[in-house]
Amino acid sequence: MSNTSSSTTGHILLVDDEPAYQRLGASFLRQLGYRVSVAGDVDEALQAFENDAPQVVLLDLAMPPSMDPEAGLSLIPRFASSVVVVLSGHGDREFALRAVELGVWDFLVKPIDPDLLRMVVMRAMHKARLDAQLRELQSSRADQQPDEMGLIGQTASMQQLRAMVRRVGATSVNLIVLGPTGTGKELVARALHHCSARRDGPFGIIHCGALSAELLESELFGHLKGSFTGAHRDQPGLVEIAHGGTLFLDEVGEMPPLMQVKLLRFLQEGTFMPVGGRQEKRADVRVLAATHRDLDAMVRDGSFREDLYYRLKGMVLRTPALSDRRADVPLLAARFLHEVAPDARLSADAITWLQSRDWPGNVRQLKAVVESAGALILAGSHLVDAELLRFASGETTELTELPEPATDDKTHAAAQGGAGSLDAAIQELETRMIREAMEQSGGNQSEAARVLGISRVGLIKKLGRLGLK
Ligand SMILES: Nc1ncnc2c1ncn2[C@@H]1O[C@H](COP(=O)(O)OP(=O)(O)OP(=O)(O)O)[C@@H](O)[C@H]1O
Repeated sequence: MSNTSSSTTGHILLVDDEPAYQRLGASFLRQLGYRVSVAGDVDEALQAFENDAPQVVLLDLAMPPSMDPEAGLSLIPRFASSVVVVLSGHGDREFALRAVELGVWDFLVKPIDPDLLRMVVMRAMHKARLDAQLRELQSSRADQQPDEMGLIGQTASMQQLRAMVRRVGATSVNLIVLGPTGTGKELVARALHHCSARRDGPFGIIHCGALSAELLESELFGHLKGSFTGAHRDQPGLVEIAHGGTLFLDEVGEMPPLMQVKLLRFLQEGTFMPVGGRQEKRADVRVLAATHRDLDAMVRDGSFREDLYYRLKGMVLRTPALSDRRADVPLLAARFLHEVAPDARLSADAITWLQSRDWPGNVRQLKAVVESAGALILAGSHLVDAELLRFASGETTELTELPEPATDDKTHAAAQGGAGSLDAAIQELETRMIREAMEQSGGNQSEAARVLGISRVGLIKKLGRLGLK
């Protein structure tokens, strides 16, 4: 099981099943001043990673019970927010190459030379710190950039989604948004409305899963006075209210079969009959729908009408699970925190912790945790750290350390001091990170650019702009 000792130089997770190696390796690393957690199998490794948010992971790929290196390989993407160094034996070339493809940073071949271990770990820690600074820099900048669509995210999947929203938003096709719960399907529907020629018209929304068939019909198509007990006056439905605009049917997969027929008719003819009415009415509405359910499977098992599915599905947009776009987590978290606590920021260990989670409730869950942590910041403090997040998420029920006020932090000072000082702080952080990367790479610009995650041309431009040539 994981056990730790304290230090300030960084946290290492050592994943290896050999007890002797665990003992020796951990004690050697602790002597160097690192905090060390030890895990002997996949479950322990995942648990320790979640608990301790290590900056560096030393990972032996062969692990019990199967001792199959595939098990170790499968862990690598889960450790994406840390710097991973693989401990391999001779003859593991194929696995080593696959590990590189999955994003590991370096290798050590067993038996491991202690001097080499010391050097590799030192460099890995350095890289982890640079990565953390870069993430902080990105998230602090993102705080300042409002997005007209409200869809936060810079990963390829989000950029594609935004491009699709712009493109299909302008058309009048009906559309289904598919994706797991909390991934922003409603937000996408609003963005589609915002990008359309109907943007000045109304945006109506109805949650199909929350209402009985009768109520849903009355909500959608309206009712006439006296049509049922309690119908004291004529009431227009959402299709009428949304005339000239967009109607969003959330959780359309939950729509009862009877209502599916009526909705299909409206989509085909543009006409509908209010409950208790005798005269058909007409409304011009663009219909968008969303569901987290597998509509294809529902069509196959007969619980969702095929003809309605194809009517709704002029096009399909998919919102990705947050675990498939972990790189966006710092940006999202920074923005959510900014909304509740404009002066606060996330510490590096907070960002690592946030990125190591799976977020089954996706962005909604991330938002709730960050907002709770933001609300828990003590007066006089401006820092949200991993411990506060653990507490806010319910993972721990006690706060052993209260968040420290961020006294010497320039980014934080900038957050308090307005746009001018923010630029100065960003410039200082950029200068520091670039200097460190150049030092680390021995002056090699391509290598430094790679470490910083920017292009070589971009680095050269920055060197010129910051007077670092
Ligand atoms: N890309 C994003 N950028 C900013 N906020 C987001 C993003 N995705 C989701 N959110 C936020 O997460 C919360 C849930 O989003 P939303 O209701 O749109 O998800 P959903 O997929 O429709 O969920 P459900 O399937 O449960 O109806 C909202 O507060 C929304 O603002």
